[in-house]
Amino acid sequence: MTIAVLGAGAFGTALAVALARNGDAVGLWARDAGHAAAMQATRRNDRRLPGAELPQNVTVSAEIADFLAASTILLAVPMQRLDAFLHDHAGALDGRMLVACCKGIDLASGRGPVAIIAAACPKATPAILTGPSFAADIARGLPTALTLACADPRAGEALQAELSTPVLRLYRTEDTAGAELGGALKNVIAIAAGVVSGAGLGDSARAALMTRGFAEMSRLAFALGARPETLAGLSGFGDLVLTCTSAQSRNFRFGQALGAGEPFDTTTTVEGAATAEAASVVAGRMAIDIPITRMVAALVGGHVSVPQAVEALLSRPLKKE
Ligand SMILES: NC(=O)C1=CN([C@@H]2O[C@H](COP(=O)(O)OP(=O)(O)OC[C@H]3O[C@@H](n4cnc5c(N)ncnc54)[C@H](O)[C@@H]3O)[C@@H](O)[C@H]2O)C=CC1
Ligand SMILES: O=C(CO)COP(=O)(O)O
Repeated sequence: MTIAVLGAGAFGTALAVALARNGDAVGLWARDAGHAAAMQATRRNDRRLPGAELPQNVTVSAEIADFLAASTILLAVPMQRLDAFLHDHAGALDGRMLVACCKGIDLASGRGPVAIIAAACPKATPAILTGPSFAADIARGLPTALTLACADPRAGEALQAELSTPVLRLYRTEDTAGAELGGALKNVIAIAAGVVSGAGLGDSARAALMTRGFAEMSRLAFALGARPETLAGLSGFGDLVLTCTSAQSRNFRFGQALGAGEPFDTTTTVEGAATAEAASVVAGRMAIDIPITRMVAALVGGHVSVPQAVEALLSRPLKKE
């Protein structure tokens, strides 16, 4: 086995399917033994990615030890679970090529996935795979382009070659901060875009929100060392556009429910919710103004109502663009 995907959610499963179609022997780890057994038997992941067939060269298991021979390991667990997951399995994972496939900022530490990996597994080579891509699209084999960020240029080139397929195009950068911050912060703006949609504020308001959202994403990311071209690329602007304009996005749909005052399934992964709060804390420490993100955090925390949030954003002092 050359590639192991740890985490059998929608994204991990879709990546396993895409890489297996490319001819690689792929291992897919699920934390729940029953779920792993069901996937191995049905050759589908009905729980997280219904409709996608697992190619025969995908091996599913709940035993992490089954995947230790893999040369590349993709980490597709939710952001707020990544730190604990790595600490639980550091013995098996340290020293390996570890590619984060999650988007967000860890609430407890204020760190992104690459720094979380570096702290938990200091001998590993960390990288991140991020960008505009719905799991269902990847699993269907639709054309997709992503950013692969790795500070080590040779490792980055090797990963780009290994993880690209004819329909999954990876663009490479050494700017891990830019790639992970773009992916993390766009989910927060997508929640806000969903609120605009759910509250019936119109497409013009959404365009304004996305543009000002991109401005504050950039402000925070640059202060944390990101490069402008990364923010303007697939992992930043590209994913912002996708997530703010598609009802396939869970962050967008969560925002729509908030905006419309409707309930939302609490078991759904909505990375932007915790990241809004984490980003607000990080930005607050650095005295960086990210008003939309702070308002999303306040809305998610139940500290303001939608009309109050809209009023607060619209009554900010007029300033230069
Ligand atoms: N679904 C999508 O279209 C895309 C998702 N992503 C990112 O992928 C990451 C994972 O999201 P999805 O796969 O969509 O989530 P999901 O909700 O489909 O699945 C989450 C998976 O994580 C597992 N999990 C939960 N807690 C865990 C723990 N403590 N240890 C190990 N595994 C645990 C669950 O069992 C489940 O299989 C997120 O950061 C998301 O932003 C990125 C691009 C596309
Ligand atoms: O990150 C994604 C698309 O690039 C998936 O978005 P959601 O997590 O909002 O569904």
